[in-house]
Amino acid sequence: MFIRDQRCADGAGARDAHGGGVRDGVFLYDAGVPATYALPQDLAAQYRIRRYGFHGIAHASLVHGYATQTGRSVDTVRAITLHLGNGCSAAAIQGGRSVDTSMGFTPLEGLVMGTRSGDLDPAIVGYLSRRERASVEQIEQWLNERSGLLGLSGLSHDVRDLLAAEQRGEARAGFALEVFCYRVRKYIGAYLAVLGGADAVVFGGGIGEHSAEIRARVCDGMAWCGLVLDRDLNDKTVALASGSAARISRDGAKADTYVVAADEETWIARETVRCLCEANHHHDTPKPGKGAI
Ligand SMILES: Nc1ncnc2c1ncn2[C@@H]1O[C@H](COP(=O)(O)OP(=O)(O)O)[C@@H](O)[C@H]1O
Ligand SMILES: CC(=O)OP(=O)(O)O
Ligand SMILES: [Mg+2]
Repeated sequence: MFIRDQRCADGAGARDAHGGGVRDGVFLYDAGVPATYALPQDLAAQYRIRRYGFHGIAHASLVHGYATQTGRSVDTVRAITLHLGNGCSAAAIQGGRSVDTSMGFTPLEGLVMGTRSGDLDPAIVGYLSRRERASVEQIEQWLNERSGLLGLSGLSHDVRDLLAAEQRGEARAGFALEVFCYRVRKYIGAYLAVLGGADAVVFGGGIGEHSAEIRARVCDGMAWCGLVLDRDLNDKTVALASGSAARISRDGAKADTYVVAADEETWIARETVRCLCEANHHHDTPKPGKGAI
Protein backbone atom coordinates (compact mmCIF):
# COMPACT_ATOMS: atom_id res chain seq x y z
CA MET A 1 0.00 0.00 0.00
CA PHE A 2 1.19 3.49 -0.70
CA ILE A 3 1.63 6.56 1.40
CA ARG A 4 -1.08 8.63 -0.20
CA ASP A 5 -1.20 12.32 -0.70
CA GLN A 6 -4.87 13.09 -0.82
CA ARG A 7 -6.55 15.43 1.64
CA CYS A 8 -8.79 13.36 3.86
CA ALA A 9 -10.44 14.90 6.89
CA ASP A 10 -12.88 12.19 7.88
CA GLY A 11 -11.47 8.89 6.79
CA ALA A 12 -13.84 8.53 3.87
CA GLY A 13 -10.90 8.76 1.47
CA ALA A 14 -8.87 6.31 3.52
CA ARG A 15 -11.63 3.75 3.14
CA ASP A 16 -11.00 3.93 -0.59
CA ALA A 17 -7.60 2.38 -0.42
CA HIS A 18 -7.08 2.79 -4.12
CA GLY A 19 -8.23 6.40 -4.42
CA GLY A 20 -6.73 8.47 -7.22
CA GLY A 21 -3.81 10.87 -7.04
CA VAL A 22 -0.16 10.43 -7.84
CA ARG A 23 1.47 7.59 -5.96
CA ASP A 24 5.06 6.63 -6.17
CA GLY A 25 6.25 3.08 -6.51
CA VAL A 26 9.40 3.48 -4.43
CA PHE A 27 7.27 4.59 -1.54
CA LEU A 28 5.50 1.40 -0.64
CA TYR A 29 3.85 1.35 2.74
CA ASP A 30 2.83 -2.26 3.11
CA ALA A 31 -0.01 -3.72 5.10
CA GLY A 32 1.56 -5.51 8.03
CA VAL A 33 2.58 -4.88 11.61
CA PRO A 34 3.29 -1.10 11.43
CA ALA A 35 0.04 -0.54 9.53
CA THR A 36 -2.13 -2.49 11.97
CA TYR A 37 -4.42 -1.16 14.71
CA ALA A 38 -5.18 -3.58 17.55
CA LEU A 39 -8.90 -3.60 16.77
CA PRO A 40 -11.15 -6.63 16.35
CA GLN A 41 -9.81 -7.84 13.01
CA ASP A 42 -13.25 -8.65 11.61
CA LEU A 43 -14.21 -4.98 11.93
CA ALA A 44 -10.85 -3.81 10.64
CA ALA A 45 -11.20 -6.06 7.60
CA GLN A 46 -14.84 -5.17 6.95
CA TYR A 47 -14.14 -1.42 6.96
CA ARG A 48 -10.54 -1.59 5.74
CA ILE A 49 -9.33 0.14 8.88
CA ARG A 50 -5.54 0.30 8.91
CA ARG A 51 -2.79 2.86 8.97
CA TYR A 52 -2.46 4.23 5.44
CA GLY A 53 -0.13 7.20 5.79
CA PHE A 54 -0.21 10.45 3.82
CA HIS A 55 2.28 13.03 2.48
CA GLY A 56 3.84 10.35 0.25
CA ILE A 57 5.09 12.80 -2.35
CA ALA A 58 6.61 15.04 0.29
CA HIS A 59 8.48 12.18 2.02
CA ALA A 60 9.63 10.67 -1.28
CA SER A 61 10.95 14.09 -2.33
CA LEU A 62 12.86 14.38 0.95
CA VAL A 63 14.45 10.94 0.47
CA HIS A 64 15.40 11.71 -3.13
CA GLY A 65 16.67 15.19 -2.29
CA TYR A 66 18.90 13.77 0.44
CA ALA A 67 20.14 10.91 -1.75
CA THR A 68 20.93 13.23 -4.65
CA GLN A 69 22.72 15.76 -2.45
CA THR A 70 24.90 13.10 -0.81
CA GLY A 71 25.51 11.03 -3.95
CA ARG A 72 23.84 7.91 -2.56
CA SER A 73 21.47 5.66 -4.37
CA VAL A 74 17.96 5.97 -2.99
CA ASP A 75 17.70 2.29 -2.07
CA THR A 76 20.52 2.63 0.46
CA VAL A 77 18.86 5.43 2.45
CA ARG A 78 18.02 4.67 6.09
CA ALA A 79 16.60 7.90 7.45
CA ILE A 80 13.84 9.66 9.31
CA THR A 81 12.01 12.22 7.19
CA LEU A 82 10.05 15.02 8.83
CA HIS A 83 7.49 16.82 6.72
CA LEU A 84 6.53 19.81 8.88
CA GLY A 85 3.98 22.01 7.13
CA ASN A 86 0.43 22.85 8.12
CA GLY A 87 -0.07 19.10 8.23
CA CYS A 88 2.94 17.33 9.74
CA SER A 89 4.18 13.76 9.54
CA ALA A 90 7.30 11.70 10.12
CA ALA A 91 8.38 8.62 8.18
CA ALA A 92 10.88 5.86 8.88
CA ILE A 93 12.78 5.10 5.67
CA GLN A 94 14.59 1.80 5.15
CA GLY A 95 16.21 1.01 1.80
CA GLY A 96 14.68 4.20 0.41
CA ARG A 97 11.13 3.06 1.23
CA SER A 98 8.77 4.03 3.99
CA VAL A 99 8.37 1.26 6.57
CA ASP A 100 6.35 3.34 9.02
CA THR A 101 4.80 6.78 9.06
CA SER A 102 3.00 8.84 11.66
CA MET A 103 -0.31 9.56 9.92
CA GLY A 104 -2.72 6.67 10.02
CA PHE A 105 -6.28 5.88 8.90
CA THR A 106 -6.66 9.63 8.46
CA PRO A 107 -4.21 12.56 8.62
CA LEU A 108 -5.24 13.16 12.24
CA GLU A 109 -2.78 10.72 13.79
CA GLY A 110 0.80 11.46 14.77
CA LEU A 111 2.57 14.77 15.18
CA VAL A 112 1.05 17.97 16.55
CA MET A 113 0.02 20.02 13.47
CA GLY A 114 -1.22 23.53 12.73
CA THR A 115 -4.80 22.75 13.71
CA ARG A 116 -4.84 18.94 14.20
CA SER A 117 -4.19 17.28 17.53
CA GLY A 118 -2.15 14.33 16.31
CA ASP A 119 -1.98 11.37 18.73
CA LEU A 120 -4.39 11.28 21.64
CA ASP A 121 -6.26 8.78 23.78
CA PRO A 122 -9.31 7.72 21.69
CA ALA A 123 -11.40 7.68 24.86
CA ILE A 124 -11.25 11.49 24.81
CA VAL A 125 -13.71 11.52 21.90
CA GLY A 126 -16.46 9.78 23.87
CA TYR A 127 -15.67 11.71 27.03
CA LEU A 128 -15.85 15.10 25.33
CA SER A 129 -18.95 14.08 23.44
CA ARG A 130 -20.74 13.22 26.69
CA ARG A 131 -19.48 16.23 28.66
CA GLU A 132 -20.17 18.78 25.90
CA ARG A 133 -23.26 16.98 24.56
CA ALA A 134 -21.60 17.27 21.18
CA SER A 135 -21.85 14.87 18.26
CA VAL A 136 -18.91 12.71 17.27
CA GLU A 137 -18.72 14.69 14.01
CA GLN A 138 -18.41 17.86 16.05
CA ILE A 139 -15.59 16.46 18.16
CA GLU A 140 -13.80 15.28 15.02
CA GLN A 141 -14.05 18.79 13.67
CA TRP A 142 -12.53 20.19 16.88
CA LEU A 143 -9.67 17.70 16.62
CA ASN A 144 -9.01 18.60 13.00
CA GLU A 145 -9.65 22.32 12.98
CA ARG A 146 -9.36 23.74 16.51
CA SER A 147 -6.50 21.71 17.95
CA GLY A 148 -2.75 21.44 17.36
CA LEU A 149 -0.70 24.64 17.62
CA LEU A 150 -3.87 26.72 17.29
CA GLY A 151 -5.67 24.94 20.11
CA LEU A 152 -2.64 24.84 22.38
CA SER A 153 -1.78 28.51 21.96
CA GLY A 154 -5.25 29.96 21.51
CA LEU A 155 -3.46 32.35 19.15
CA SER A 156 -2.46 30.94 15.77
CA HIS A 157 -1.69 27.79 13.81
CA ASP A 158 1.32 29.50 12.25
CA VAL A 159 4.77 28.94 13.71
CA ARG A 160 5.88 32.44 12.60
CA ASP A 161 3.11 34.04 14.69
CA LEU A 162 3.90 31.80 17.65
CA LEU A 163 7.63 32.57 17.61
CA ALA A 164 6.80 36.28 17.50
CA ALA A 165 4.23 35.93 20.31
CA GLU A 166 6.75 34.00 22.39
CA GLN A 167 9.20 36.87 21.94
CA ARG A 168 6.53 39.24 23.28
CA GLY A 169 6.31 37.07 26.36
CA GLU A 170 3.15 35.08 25.55
CA ALA A 171 3.81 31.93 27.57
CA ARG A 172 1.15 29.84 25.82
CA ALA A 173 2.85 30.40 22.45
CA GLY A 174 6.12 29.05 23.83
CA PHE A 175 4.29 26.16 25.45
CA ALA A 176 2.55 25.22 22.18
CA LEU A 177 5.91 25.14 20.38
CA GLU A 178 7.40 23.05 23.16
CA VAL A 179 4.63 20.44 22.85
CA PHE A 180 5.11 20.46 19.06
CA CYS A 181 8.89 19.88 19.27
CA TYR A 182 8.54 17.28 22.02
CA ARG A 183 6.22 15.19 19.84
CA VAL A 184 8.65 15.37 16.90
CA ARG A 185 11.52 14.23 19.15
CA LYS A 186 9.38 11.39 20.44
CA TYR A 187 8.78 10.14 16.90
CA ILE A 188 12.48 10.42 16.05
CA GLY A 189 13.17 8.21 19.06
CA ALA A 190 10.48 5.72 18.05
CA TYR A 191 11.73 5.51 14.46
CA LEU A 192 15.33 5.07 15.59
CA ALA A 193 14.07 1.96 17.35
CA VAL A 194 12.06 0.87 14.28
CA LEU A 195 15.07 1.29 11.98
CA GLY A 196 17.77 0.14 14.40
CA GLY A 197 19.41 3.57 14.03
CA ALA A 198 19.35 6.03 11.15
CA ASP A 199 21.98 7.67 8.98
CA ALA A 200 20.05 10.90 8.61
CA VAL A 201 17.19 13.08 9.72
CA VAL A 202 15.73 15.13 6.86
CA PHE A 203 13.57 18.21 7.44
CA GLY A 204 11.04 19.57 4.95
CA GLY A 205 7.69 21.38 4.69
CA GLY A 206 7.19 25.09 5.45
CA ILE A 207 8.37 24.78 9.06
CA GLY A 208 11.17 22.31 8.30
CA GLU A 209 12.49 24.40 5.41
CA HIS A 210 12.27 27.85 6.93
CA SER A 211 12.48 27.68 10.69
CA ALA A 212 16.04 27.23 11.94
CA GLU A 213 14.68 27.87 15.43
CA ILE A 214 12.26 24.94 15.39
CA ARG A 215 14.90 22.64 13.85
CA ALA A 216 17.31 23.61 16.62
CA ARG A 217 14.68 22.94 19.29
CA VAL A 218 13.76 19.57 17.80
CA CYS A 219 17.39 18.46 17.73
CA ASP A 220 18.22 19.89 21.14
CA GLY A 221 19.37 17.16 23.50
CA MET A 222 19.61 14.55 20.71
CA ALA A 223 23.43 14.33 20.65
CA TRP A 224 23.08 10.89 22.27
CA CYS A 225 21.91 9.52 18.90
CA GLY A 226 24.39 11.51 16.82
CA LEU A 227 22.13 14.44 15.95
CA VAL A 228 24.21 17.58 16.37
CA LEU A 229 23.48 20.70 14.34
CA ASP A 230 26.04 23.17 13.08
CA ARG A 231 24.63 26.42 14.36
CA ASP A 232 25.78 28.57 11.44
CA LEU A 233 24.71 26.10 8.76
CA ASN A 234 21.33 25.73 10.45
CA ASP A 235 20.80 29.47 10.85
CA LYS A 236 21.62 30.27 7.25
CA THR A 237 19.47 27.48 5.78
CA VAL A 238 16.13 29.26 5.71
CA ALA A 239 15.43 29.91 2.03
CA LEU A 240 16.59 27.02 -0.14
CA ALA A 241 15.67 27.10 -3.81
CA SER A 242 12.92 24.63 -4.66
CA GLY A 243 14.43 21.23 -5.42
CA SER A 244 17.67 21.82 -3.51
CA ALA A 245 19.07 20.42 -0.27
CA ALA A 246 21.61 21.41 2.38
CA ARG A 247 23.39 19.78 5.30
CA ILE A 248 22.87 21.47 8.66
CA SER A 249 24.60 18.90 10.90
CA ARG A 250 28.05 19.51 12.31
CA ASP A 251 31.00 18.08 10.38
CA GLY A 252 31.70 14.65 11.76
CA ALA A 253 28.31 14.29 13.50
CA LYS A 254 27.35 10.60 13.66
CA ALA A 255 24.07 11.26 11.86
CA ASP A 256 23.47 13.64 8.96
CA THR A 257 20.81 16.30 9.32
CA TYR A 258 19.57 17.81 6.07
CA VAL A 259 16.99 20.29 4.89
CA VAL A 260 15.34 19.56 1.57
CA ALA A 261 13.12 22.03 -0.25
CA ALA A 262 10.87 19.51 -1.95
CA ASP A 263 9.89 20.31 -5.47
CA GLU A 264 6.48 18.67 -5.28
CA GLU A 265 5.23 20.09 -8.59
CA THR A 266 8.11 18.55 -10.59
CA TRP A 267 7.64 15.30 -8.69
CA ILE A 268 3.93 15.17 -9.52
CA ALA A 269 4.64 16.02 -13.17
CA ARG A 270 7.29 13.29 -13.40
CA GLU A 271 5.05 10.69 -11.77
CA THR A 272 2.16 11.65 -14.03
CA VAL A 273 4.37 11.15 -17.09
CA ARG A 274 5.57 7.80 -15.71
CA CYS A 275 1.95 6.65 -15.10
CA LEU A 276 0.92 7.75 -18.58
CA CYS A 277 3.89 5.92 -20.13
CA GLU A 278 3.02 2.78 -18.17
CA ALA A 279 -0.64 3.04 -19.22
CA ASN A 280 0.43 3.51 -22.83
CA HIS A 281 2.78 0.55 -22.60
CA HIS A 282 -0.02 -1.69 -21.24
CA HIS A 283 -2.34 -0.39 -23.94
CA ASP A 284 0.17 -1.25 -26.70
CA THR A 285 1.03 -4.67 -25.30
CA PRO A 286 -1.05 -7.37 -26.97
CA LYS A 287 -3.22 -9.27 -24.46
CA PRO A 288 -2.57 -13.00 -24.21
CA GLY A 289 -4.79 -14.82 -26.64
CA LYS A 290 -5.65 -11.72 -28.65
CA GLY A 291 -2.46 -11.82 -30.68
CA ALA A 292 -1.21 -9.04 -32.90
CA ILE A 293 -1.20 -9.65 -36.62
N1 LIG B 1 9.79 31.58 7.85
C1 LIG B 1 9.07 30.71 8.54
N2 LIG B 1 9.34 30.48 9.86
C2 LIG B 1 8.62 29.60 10.58
N3 LIG B 1 7.60 28.90 10.10
C3 LIG B 1 7.28 29.08 8.82
C4 LIG B 1 7.97 29.98 7.97
N4 LIG B 1 7.40 29.93 6.74
C5 LIG B 1 6.39 29.03 6.83
N5 LIG B 1 6.31 28.53 8.07
C6 LIG B 1 5.36 27.54 8.60
O1 LIG B 1 5.03 26.66 7.56
C7 LIG B 1 3.61 26.48 7.55
C8 LIG B 1 3.15 26.19 6.14
O2 LIG B 1 3.83 25.08 5.66
P1 LIG B 1 3.57 24.54 4.18
O3 LIG B 1 4.39 23.30 4.01
O4 LIG B 1 3.82 25.67 3.23
O5 LIG B 1 2.04 24.26 4.28
P2 LIG B 1 1.10 23.17 3.61
O6 LIG B 1 1.18 21.97 4.50
O7 LIG B 1 -0.25 23.82 3.63
O8 LIG B 1 1.65 22.92 2.23
C9 LIG B 1 3.04 27.77 8.10
O9 LIG B 1 1.78 27.58 8.69
C10 LIG B 1 4.08 28.15 9.12
O10 LIG B 1 3.75 27.54 10.36
C1 LIG C 1 -2.51 14.78 4.30
C2 LIG C 1 -3.00 16.13 4.56
O1 LIG C 1 -4.16 16.41 4.44
O2 LIG C 1 -2.10 17.00 5.00
P1 LIG C 1 -2.02 18.59 4.78
O3 LIG C 1 -2.80 19.22 5.86
O4 LIG C 1 -0.56 18.82 4.90
O5 LIG C 1 -2.56 18.93 3.41
MG1 LIG D 1 2.84 22.41 0.85
